[in-house]
Amino acid sequence: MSPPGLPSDLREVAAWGSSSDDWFPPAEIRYYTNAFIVKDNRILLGYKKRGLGIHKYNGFGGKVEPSESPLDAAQRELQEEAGITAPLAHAGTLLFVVPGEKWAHIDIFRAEDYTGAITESDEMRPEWFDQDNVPFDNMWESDRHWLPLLLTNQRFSARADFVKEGGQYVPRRWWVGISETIGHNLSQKVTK
Ligand SMILES: CNc1ncnc2c1ncn2[C@@H]1O[C@H](COP(=O)(O)OP(=O)(O)OP(=O)(O)O)[C@@H](O)[C@H]1O
Repeated sequence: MSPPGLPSDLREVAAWGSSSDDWFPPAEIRYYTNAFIVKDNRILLGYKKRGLGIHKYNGFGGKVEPSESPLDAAQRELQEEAGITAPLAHAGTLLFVVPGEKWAHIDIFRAEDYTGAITESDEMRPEWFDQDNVPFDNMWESDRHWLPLLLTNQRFSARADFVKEGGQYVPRRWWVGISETIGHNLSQKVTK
């Protein structure tokens, strides 16, 4: 069964964490984006130089600003952090939950092409990886459970609960499901 916060009509494809360990309780939601370019059997990642997820590889993204849609924000962040534009399509959603923090609702996008010259920014150093050599050991621990779905173009919805210990995020529980019906409301503006 889908965990709280995810659509109920999902089929489980990966789950981890104690079943006696309840999902962390609800909190206010903050919206983020994350965008990946998948081209010629390679994936474009960025090495994060500052902020949340520093020193990890990830897609390009950040907070959705007031009056932006998630797609607007994803396009803006891809341009700001990697210097490119791309025909982004919604790939899935990740709820990142940490007790004592707002829930991060991350809309995840993919594109198979881009325009512009890939450029390093203050925040990210872009780097291509072969699809069968993704640096999962240097990414968020839950990425390895949903990124393969992004690579094979299956829409997913996931939840990952972490705790913050000594300044580090430590995974506690995650769940990943797939659905045909995810993400149909992306042009809606975020109002706060
Ligand atoms: C398990 N947890 C997670 N798994 C995978 N990806 C995660 C994540 N938790 C956050 N992310 C991504 O990390 C970036 C943070 O963005 P972040 O630097 O805070 O935003 P933004 O660029 O707006 O920051 P500034 O305020 O300008 O510094 C953003 O892409 C967001 O999608």
